[in-house]
Amino acid sequence: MAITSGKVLVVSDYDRTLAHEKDGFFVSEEVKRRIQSFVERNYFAIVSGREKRLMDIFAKGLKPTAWVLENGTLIFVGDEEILNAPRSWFQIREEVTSRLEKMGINFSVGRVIVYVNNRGFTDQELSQLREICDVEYNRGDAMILPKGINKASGIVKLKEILKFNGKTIGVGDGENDLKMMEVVDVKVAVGNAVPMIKEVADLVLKHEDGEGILELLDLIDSGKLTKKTN
Ligand SMILES: O=C(O)COP(=O)(O)O
Repeated sequence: MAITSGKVLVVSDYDRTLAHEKDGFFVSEEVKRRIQSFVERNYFAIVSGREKRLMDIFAKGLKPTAWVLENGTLIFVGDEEILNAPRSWFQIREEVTSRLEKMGINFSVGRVIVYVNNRGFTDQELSQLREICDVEYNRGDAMILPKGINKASGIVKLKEILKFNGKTIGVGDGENDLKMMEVVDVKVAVGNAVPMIKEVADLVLKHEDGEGILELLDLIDSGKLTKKTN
């Protein structure tokens, strides 16, 4: 199936997909320009575990169609900010942070989710946490989320907000992009993606990080993006 007709929605991960670690996770000016020209004819959303305050620094000036941040829990479209989590989460989060404190685990709190960086959990810690929340990994860092909320539910919510029924193309590199791949029509892995993402992908890009995004947008614009149809 060639993706040729109608507007498409690209949902792209940020770290190690749009932006490279070697650039300190800043998006290149070339990638910014390419996305800005793409959104004149299509939709492009950045779907990341990161917080908006950090995106405002690392992707300064970039104006995608939407941001789906904190791993799907907060959506920004224009000036509108939409919480994609139940209000009851904030009370549950108090219990999450108190359990983390008792476990002696360092954490930081975003607007909605809780981050635990560079530290694995024991099976016992994980099962205690999973009684009340979801835990997702991204290359050794963990994100603590309201149950059932992740990049997939963020994308489903975004499509409702945009009233978008066309083809969705997902591109990513890491473990927390796996759920996102369940709700897109075409799954794309950047060249530097972890094996689990490459395994489910319809297309593995030749290039890594931002260069991979340039490659993908060129394929879409030239009508050459094809999906495995076995
Ligand atoms: O660093 C993070 O919080 C994760 O970011 P990512 O989802 O864009 O890979």
